[in-house]
Amino acid sequence: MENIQILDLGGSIVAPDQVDTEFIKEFKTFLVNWLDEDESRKAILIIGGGGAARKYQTAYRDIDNNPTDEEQDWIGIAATRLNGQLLKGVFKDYCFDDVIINPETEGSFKGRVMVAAGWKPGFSTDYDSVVLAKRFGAKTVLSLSNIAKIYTDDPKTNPNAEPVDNMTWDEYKKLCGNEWTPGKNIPFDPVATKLAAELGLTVKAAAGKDLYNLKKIFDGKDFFGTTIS
Ligand SMILES: Nc1ncnc2c1ncn2[C@@H]1O[C@H](COP(=O)(O)OP(=O)(O)OP(=O)(O)O)[C@@H](O)[C@H]1O
Ligand SMILES: O=c1ccn([C@@H]2O[C@H](COP(=O)(O)O)[C@@H](O)[C@H]2O)c(=O)[nH]1
Repeated sequence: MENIQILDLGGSIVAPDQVDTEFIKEFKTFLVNWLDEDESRKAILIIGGGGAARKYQTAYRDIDNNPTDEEQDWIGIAATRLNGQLLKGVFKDYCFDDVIINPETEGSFKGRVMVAAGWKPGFSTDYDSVVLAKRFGAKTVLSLSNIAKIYTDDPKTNPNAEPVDNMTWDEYKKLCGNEWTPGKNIPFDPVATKLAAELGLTVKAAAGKDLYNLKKIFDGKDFFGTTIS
């Protein structure tokens, strides 16, 4: 099997409000170094919508008296595609496919990096990551966001939430529920969770900006974060 890392990159780390150019530069250096160490290595970057998705979805809800989930999702998808186009440009020497919109069919992986963005309404880019993992035979998805671990509840709203190092899919399902809501802030979305559990994938969730820790994950070492399996 090819040596492919599936990186589910939260928009919250790449473009939380403004584009985080310093982080993207550091991340590029990190990933290029890893790729250059071994010609068999490849990476798939699936990028979320970040601040733009949330802002534009909120604006739509403020303007429209009868906002639909589907329209909100399409607005979020547009933000992911803008972020995806940026990353494709950043990795242009390694990425020769267009930004992947349909994770089931698009892209022949001509280069060493593939960049994917939002596909269609009903889920987040977490789901697109799981579809790409299935398609390319990867067993693990790295879910990188603005939070270092998954907690027993949202730590931003519940001060008593406790971090968890390891959990089963059944345990995680109790946390995330079944319902999809556009723009939902959650470590891994419920639709992606269902498919990942069915496929028996492992998700390693960690802070996206901690590249020292990310290297440990790439090297299969102990890391700071949460494993769902
Ligand atoms: N049980 C939980 N454990 C950890 N974080 C949680 C939990 N429940 C909700 N959250 C929230 O999920 C957020 C991370 O998900 P979010 O969707 O914002 O990030 P992302 O995937 O990096 O970005 P984006 O969705 O913009 O691409 C955290 O900042 C936290 O507030
Ligand atoms: O395949 C997809 C991907 C995304 N969306 C919508 O976009 C936003 C932003 O994506 P994140 O992965 O959460 O950053 C998401 O909340 C959905 O509303 C989608 O509908 N389909």
